[in-house]
Amino acid sequence: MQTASNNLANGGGSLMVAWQLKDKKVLLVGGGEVAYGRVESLLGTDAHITILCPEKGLHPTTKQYIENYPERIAYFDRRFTGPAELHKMDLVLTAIDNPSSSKDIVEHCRKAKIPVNAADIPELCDFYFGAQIRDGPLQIMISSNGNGPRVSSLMKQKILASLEGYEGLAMSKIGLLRVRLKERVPGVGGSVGRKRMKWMTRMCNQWSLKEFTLLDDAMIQKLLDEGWERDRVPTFEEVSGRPSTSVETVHSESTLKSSLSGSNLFVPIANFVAGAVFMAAVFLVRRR
Ligand SMILES: C[C@@]1(CC(=O)O)c2cc3[nH]c(cc4nc(cc5[nH]c(cc(n2)[C@H]1CCC(=O)O)[C@@](C)(CC(=O)O)[C@@H]5CCC(=O)O)C(CC(=O)O)=C4CCC(=O)O)c(CCC(=O)O)c3CC(=O)O
Ligand SMILES: NC(=O)C1=CN([C@@H]2O[C@H](COP(=O)(O)OP(=O)(O)OC[C@H]3O[C@@H](n4cnc5c(N)ncnc54)[C@H](O)[C@@H]3O)[C@@H](O)[C@H]2O)C=CC1
Repeated sequence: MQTASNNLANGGGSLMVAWQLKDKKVLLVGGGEVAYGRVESLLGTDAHITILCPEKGLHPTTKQYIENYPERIAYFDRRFTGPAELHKMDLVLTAIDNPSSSKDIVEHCRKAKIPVNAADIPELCDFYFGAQIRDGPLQIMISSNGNGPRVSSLMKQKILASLEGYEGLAMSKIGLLRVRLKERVPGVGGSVGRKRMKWMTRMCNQWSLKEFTLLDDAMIQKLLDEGWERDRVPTFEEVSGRPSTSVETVHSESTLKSSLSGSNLFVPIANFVAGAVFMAAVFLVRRR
């Protein structure tokens, strides 16, 4: 297997980034099967979404999203009418069953210097979508860089099956700790920045993700007072007052509670179960 470092010079890859869409306007042209996946991807961001599509072509789930999130989605029951539709747009996605219209829209975007994805014309895309896994702040995208989208989808199931379901929660707690640390020791870069990064790196190396899931305000306070201030990393036991072996039990209780209350852990767990069922079905079909 080639590693990222030994195939770098070959080029041919794409830039993998987590595109920030807060306060950005995204135009989606089309409302069918593919577009409905795009709407879901966009709802996971903070983008303002505009959809252009004749009502009879709307996927029923997209219709529901339009009804349920009027503050997030502006919907217009019409086809793309021309370059004026691109006014103030930061990003454009086309998912329509008409390659020549799709090509026209891409050309208008090029003129207006707006990045564009055309679901049916990979050669004209500025970027591709990929198969996605989201669990709170944890975002994983699998891309075959245009070679085999179905394989990306299948790889997603494999990766889902390897996740435990609490990684996203752990990441959001780590995010909270970083925010509190920056509040205590503000400033960008320089020696303060270096010291913060070193301490956070040690924290993440020494605590398990499961331990992080149990981090609360009192523990953060203690970590900063007794860890950061003394340039050391206290253990989970020291900060929480309970043995690390209790993490397993406490965690599974909290997972159950979260999924019952419909928190963001429900989706990865449901995905995990769906993935397992799917893989079992694939396995059975292949055995025939
Ligand atoms: C280049 C790209 C542009 C883009 O869409 O950004 C693109 C292009 C095209 N896809 C086509 C077909 C299929 N696409 C899927 C599925 C997905 N396609 C996705 C992405 C991408 N598709 C980008 C590259 C991503 C990568 O390389 O990894 C996924 C990962 C993400 C998403 O779309 O959100 C999503 C799975 C999501 C999930 O399961 O999580 C399936 C399978 C299925 O539906 O199960 C099929 C049928 C089987 C097959 O062809 O493999 C065709 C028509 C080809 C034809 O006419 O023959 C074109 C156009 C062309 O290639 O000409
Ligand atoms: N990138 C990907 O993942 C995939 C891409 N495709 C390609 O994507 C394209 C769309 O596929 P589907 O969504 O399955 O088609 P679909 O037939 O479900 O939806 C097409 C939609 O486009 C709308 N539409 C057509 N012209 C329009 C215009 N000028 N302005 C606004 N809306 C318009 C229709 O009303 C309809 O809602 C196809 O060309 C297909 O080959 C197909 C499968 C996967």
